[in-house]
Amino acid sequence: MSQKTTEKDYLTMDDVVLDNKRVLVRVDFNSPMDANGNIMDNRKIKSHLPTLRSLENSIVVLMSHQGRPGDKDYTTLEVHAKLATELLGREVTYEDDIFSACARNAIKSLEQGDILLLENTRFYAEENMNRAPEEQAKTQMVQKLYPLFDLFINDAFSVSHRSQCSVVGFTKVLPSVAGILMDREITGLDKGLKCHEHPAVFVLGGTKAKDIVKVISDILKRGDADKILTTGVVATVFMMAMGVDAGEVNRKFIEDHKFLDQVSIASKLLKEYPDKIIVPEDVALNNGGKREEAKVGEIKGDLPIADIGQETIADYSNVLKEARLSVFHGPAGIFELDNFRLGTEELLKAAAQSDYSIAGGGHTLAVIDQLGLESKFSHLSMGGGASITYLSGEPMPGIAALKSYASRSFKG
Ligand SMILES: Nc1ncnc2c1ncn2[C@@H]1O[C@H](COP(=O)(O)OP(=O)(O)O)[C@@H](O)[C@H]1O
Ligand SMILES: O=C(OP(=O)(O)O)[C@H](O)COP(=O)(O)O
Repeated sequence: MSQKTTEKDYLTMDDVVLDNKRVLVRVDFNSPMDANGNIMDNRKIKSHLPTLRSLENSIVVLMSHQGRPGDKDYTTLEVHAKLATELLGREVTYEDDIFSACARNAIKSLEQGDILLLENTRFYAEENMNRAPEEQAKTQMVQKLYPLFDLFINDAFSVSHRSQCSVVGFTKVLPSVAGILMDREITGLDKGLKCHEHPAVFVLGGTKAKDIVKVISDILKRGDADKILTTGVVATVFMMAMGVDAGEVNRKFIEDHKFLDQVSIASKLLKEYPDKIIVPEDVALNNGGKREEAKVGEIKGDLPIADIGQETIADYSNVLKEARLSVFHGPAGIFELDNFRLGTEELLKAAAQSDYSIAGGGHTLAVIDQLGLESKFSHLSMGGGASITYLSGEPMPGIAALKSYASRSFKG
């Protein structure tokens, strides 16, 4: 049923017949939840609407995870089905199981135009193991479900850095294509990565210092970046790597978050790429909620770093003004507090001005939304961890599995 229509090395929804087909779609509805089990941000669900709208003449079953086992937001998808119904304007029914006889009967009874959301895929233990597609294809989840479908669509870019059952397993046993969101993510990120526009400036901050240090190393090894502007907790790690006394409270923060081992890695990177990695000259300290500017090297009073300082904001903005390509990932400070959102706001405004601008990460997208800058960016990625992984050049199992299906089908 596959008919390749583009030069892409994976198939898209344009390459297959969808009408009246029984289609299994992996979406990522994983959303922030409040203590009462309400979805706090509908962005994740909204992001799949183009794909769902294109499937109005198909018989559609959706799979998604929510949270991780043991976490507070590890919960049922019942409310997700209700919200999807509201956002889509068509009923999305919910089945409180994944592949039981009951769930399979519900799938079998669906008619053209119906959409059914199965239960949280991570309620099934084997979903939580990262294994090769061949192994995942043998699981009960895949074996019980795949005979009920004609096609598998992976629209969940943001979880495609995981080799989980519902992400890679079905690609071994069903024709498999990328959904509209998945295709947009790959195309949008590739345009940035492969455009070779220079200067290419990366602004990397937020709290995931370990992941970001690895990304910095990978990006610099590949020679893709002219400047890496460090902000947020990532900047604190690089300051410590330069031998700066960041104060006990900030050192403890890095230790508590298990980032101390990143300091020596950051130190090596600074030696290897002294002109490319830029570390703030000044920071804003949180003095009882008030913003207190301090030069790096003169951090006194043992106050927590909560933003980059004003000189750094000005310097980084100037670098960004010259950039042809900008990639922004992770807030520059604790933007949730009014006094410490200046760095994030100003750098986002500057980054949005470059010829091609990419931003990713849940918190980052929330600030962009608050600032009304959404239309100014060339590409906004729904994936936090996934977009970092993609930008670092690490293989993404979910995408590799689609490519593998495509290459098998072209040969066949
Ligand atoms: N210097 C800092 N100290 C502590 N937290 C910070 C600092 N800078 C940024 N943050 C926090 O980083 C969080 C977001 O980081 P992260 O999850 O990595 O971003 P994203 O969701 O965009 O990937 C925000 O809650 C913000 O308050
Ligand atoms: O929200 C997600 O990732 P993100 O917080 O990195 O953007 C995805 O749903 C992946 O979730 P996971 O990191 O629990 O596998």
